Amino acid sequence: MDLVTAEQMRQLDRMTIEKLGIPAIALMENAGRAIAEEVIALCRRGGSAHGERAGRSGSGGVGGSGRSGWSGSGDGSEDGGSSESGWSGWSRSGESREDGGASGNSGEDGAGRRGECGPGAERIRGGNGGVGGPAVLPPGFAVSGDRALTLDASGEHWLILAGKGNNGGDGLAAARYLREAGIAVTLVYAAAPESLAGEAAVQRDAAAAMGLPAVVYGRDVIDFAACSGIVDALLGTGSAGAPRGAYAALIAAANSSGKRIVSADIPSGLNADTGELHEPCIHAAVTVCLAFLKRGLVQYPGAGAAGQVVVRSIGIPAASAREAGVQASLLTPEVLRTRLGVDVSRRRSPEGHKGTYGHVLLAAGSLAMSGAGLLAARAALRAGCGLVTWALPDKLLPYVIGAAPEIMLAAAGGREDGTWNAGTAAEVLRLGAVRDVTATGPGLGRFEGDGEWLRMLWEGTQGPLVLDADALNILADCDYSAWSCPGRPVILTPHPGEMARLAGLTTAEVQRDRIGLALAYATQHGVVLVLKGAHSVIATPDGEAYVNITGHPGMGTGGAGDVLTGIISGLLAQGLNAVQAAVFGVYLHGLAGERAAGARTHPAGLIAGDIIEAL
Ligand SMILES: NC(=O)C1=CN([C@@H]2O[C@H](COP(=O)(O)OP(=O)(O)OC[C@H]3O[C@@H](n4cnc5c(N)ncnc54)[C@H](O)[C@@H]3O)[C@@H](O)[C@H]2O)[C@@H](O)CC1
Ligand SMILES: Nc1ncnc2c1ncn2[C@@H]1O[C@H](COP(=O)(O)OP(=O)(O)O)[C@@H](O)[C@H]1O
Ligand SMILES: [K+]
Repeated sequence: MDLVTAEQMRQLDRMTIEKLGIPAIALMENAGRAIAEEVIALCRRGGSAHGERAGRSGSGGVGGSGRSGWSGSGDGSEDGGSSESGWSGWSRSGESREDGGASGNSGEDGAGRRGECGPGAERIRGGNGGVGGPAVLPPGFAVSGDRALTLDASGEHWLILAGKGNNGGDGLAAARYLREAGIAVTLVYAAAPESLAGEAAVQRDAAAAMGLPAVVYGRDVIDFAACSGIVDALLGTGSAGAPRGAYAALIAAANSSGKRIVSADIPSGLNADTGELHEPCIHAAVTVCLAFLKRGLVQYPGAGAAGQVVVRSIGIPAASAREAGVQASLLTPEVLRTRLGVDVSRRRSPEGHKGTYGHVLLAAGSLAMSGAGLLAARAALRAGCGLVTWALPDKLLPYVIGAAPEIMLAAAGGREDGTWNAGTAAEVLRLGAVRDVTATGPGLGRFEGDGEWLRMLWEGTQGPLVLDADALNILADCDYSAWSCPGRPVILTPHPGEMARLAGLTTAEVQRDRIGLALAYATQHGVVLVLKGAHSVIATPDGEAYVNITGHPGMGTGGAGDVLTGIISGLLAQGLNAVQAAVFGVYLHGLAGERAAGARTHPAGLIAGDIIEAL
């Protein structure tokens, strides 16, 4: 599923309108209808103001997955609705869902019971079927009802907060469909209705012609207490800076009303590109994202403010994204399979042997941080590689012998106190020369001459090189753009603190636009970059980015990153290329974290070793 910026979205709109000749008002109608369908689906589910969000945060419930609140669109992407194991939270929105499908041909009535009239037919009450009984229709005759747009006994009253741009137009269109579904609506204009232009003005006039009640901010009293829910159609991708004036006041009032909020496209106040929240910003129960997923909806804190995100198609062809130069994707099993060519089943050859699956050399660990090396080495084996050799300071050897009998140990020299020294580089290079992958960093520590040590590895390693933890801190202190590169891939796996040191920024600056920064760094330095943290971003040297949504807040525990280093190295050893290994490694690491968190009485008890055992 493609991830777009606001500018790319504008370009995609233009391409559809100009090249395909689809009028803008048609796209807006589709948007309005999609929003209305999701409001109705929410009413059917009876979600409370924040109940919809419980699955998203994954912070409270045992085993709650960080992505259980995501739905893919009908035709806005190639990959909704996968039944891949570990992807149970993902469902295709619209067409086939029991709670809001556009065709809605399930034959179920409003209470979820299956009707007797067969697919495509609604039960007709009264008539000649007896008191309260279903009508008897002639054979072969069925009356189709629009399940997606009908709601029994609603008693619902929704406020439609409308800005003066196209986002407001979407909300006004949604209002008409909601009214048709039997839901009472009141339009709340943030600006004088006369100031609306273009398609939004067409929608304003249609709503007025239909007799929908309307109030205007600053002129009329707006009764938030009396409504049962709010459609936020104040600001979309045309928003610039923090919401001002009436927009700010309405956002604040909507948030404090405690009512369910469904946002059109993005929560108003969100930076659609970066995921930054302006003050104030809507906190939605559901965000109905139109056409393409906006980058800001998958990056925190924006991902938290959006609630459940549903991507709905509105008539803009999915294939046009690549034409518009979109280079970021949400990571799904389908993307792994089709875009990256990864065998997600990790099939093993019946005649395979340990030599088939590759050999990792890991240079890691020191006396006080030996566990980091052990975790990474064990994770590499659990990721499926054939052999792991752990190179470590001589003095560490007696303490780790037997800790994991499957791992081979290689004493690489080092200091009397069990730390590394510059002289070990030659031995690490020698060991690495006959292995498939070299990984270093976990528990490495800093030492005199470490910059030169790393330069020797960088320039001398022939196979893929994975750098994490202190190897990244060493790198940050070097001008490595001057180092010669033997043409093999390098994977860097920084957490936001390490990324800040690498990029010469503060951690807050790193978190401000994680996708943008990861892309810029990876392309500028010719590396595969894994920017870790909730919704890790993987960026490639040729300018593609993938955002991972597997994982669990329980993974915020010492050593979880060392496990990731091991997994990526283990996949590289098995022959995956650097991008495949980084992307699939992050994905598997997150899935294992979810599984491990779910297996504990409380996910707070998760420790890094549990992630390895869940691989
Ligand atoms: N063909 C299209 O262009 C389509 C656009 N769509 C919708 O249109 C939206 C984008 O529409 P627009 O480009 O008109 O922009 P918006 O509707 O997001 O906002 C623009 C309006 O808000 C005002 N504004 C911007 N920043 C503000 C701030 N910080 N405080 C107060 N007011 C502010 C501007 O003066 C302008 O009036 C999308 O998010 C989507 O909802 C959909 O209808 C689909 C088709
Ligand atoms: N809230 C979260 N949601 C998903 N994954 C998380 C979350 N917090 C941490 N992680 C993952 O756990 C790992 C932590 O890595 P890191 O900070 O390097 O730990 P360490 O240095 O202790 O090994 C990263 O892969 C990160 O993406
Ligand atoms: K909005």
